[in-house]
Amino acid sequence: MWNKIVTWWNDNVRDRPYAPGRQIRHYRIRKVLGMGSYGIAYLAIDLRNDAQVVLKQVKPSLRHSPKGEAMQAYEQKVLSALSHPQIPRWLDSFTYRRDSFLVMTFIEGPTLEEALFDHRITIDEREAARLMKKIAEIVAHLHEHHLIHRDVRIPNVIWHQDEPYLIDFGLARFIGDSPTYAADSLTAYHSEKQVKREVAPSSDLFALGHFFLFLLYSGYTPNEEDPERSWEQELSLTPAVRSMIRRLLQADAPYPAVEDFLDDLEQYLCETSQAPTQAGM
Ligand SMILES: Nc1ncnc2c1ncn2[C@@H]1O[C@H](COP(=O)(O)OP(=O)(O)OP(=O)(O)O)[C@@H](O)[C@H]1O
Repeated sequence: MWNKIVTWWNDNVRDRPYAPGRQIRHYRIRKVLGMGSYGIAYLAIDLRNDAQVVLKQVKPSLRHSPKGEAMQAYEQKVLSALSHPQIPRWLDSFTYRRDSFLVMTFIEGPTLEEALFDHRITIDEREAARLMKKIAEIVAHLHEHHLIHRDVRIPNVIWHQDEPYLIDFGLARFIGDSPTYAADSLTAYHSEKQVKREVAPSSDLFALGHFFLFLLYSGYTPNEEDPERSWEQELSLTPAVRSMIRRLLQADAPYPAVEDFLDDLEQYLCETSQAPTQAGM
């Protein structure tokens, strides 16, 4: 019972977001974008230049806990180490009335999850490979900086003017750094999650395999009467794409690095270059 009361109190009172219109320093809140694992994300306007920015506030219930400011500080370390046009830029960090805030650039557009499930776009195999190449190039940039994202998923990619933008670096970690909190040690995860959470290129490659499948399933219509089958049975894929996904998912010899996956994508795109298609996003 006590736990239920604490959860209710945190959700309804302590972690209630700031209301739209509220000014925090020189930022005016426009709306809540979402509640993440450690924080509350807002779309805000920087009143000095009218730019749209994202403000991330540590949830008050997590103040001074290992999942609060420490995670935010790590996200700042990650974002400020990166400079890439398809990754949010760290702009500012400050404390306002005991609340810690991180400010980053706002990227406009639907996430790939919204594009696929709400806007119901369908993507054919070649288009999926073209998108995967753009996304894998961003991941390759991270790996060059010894950074593993660990959360490459369709809700964390925003699509804007035919380019993907990778967001949500809350779980990203530099190779060799220790966990920011104890529950994030690998042994805390069940086996598939361990593959995804390992601080090694293999975890992002594994996530890219699932990502590829999500794109390919956009064109799949299930037959209600058929029993569920494996992705290899349900999707009609060329041998080249099937082989890439099997390697990403570690069913066959795993790719040593993202560059090796990019080489295969490039070769596939070259060989199928006769019939370019558009995703219509
Ligand atoms: N730089 C950004 N530009 C545009 N939207 C963003 C940006 N950063 C986050 N968002 C949006 O804000 C929402 C909340 O993001 P946030 O990163 O706080 O947490 P989350 O993805 O919901 O969860 P978690 O941190 O637990 O993975 C998401 O819907 C995301 O799409």
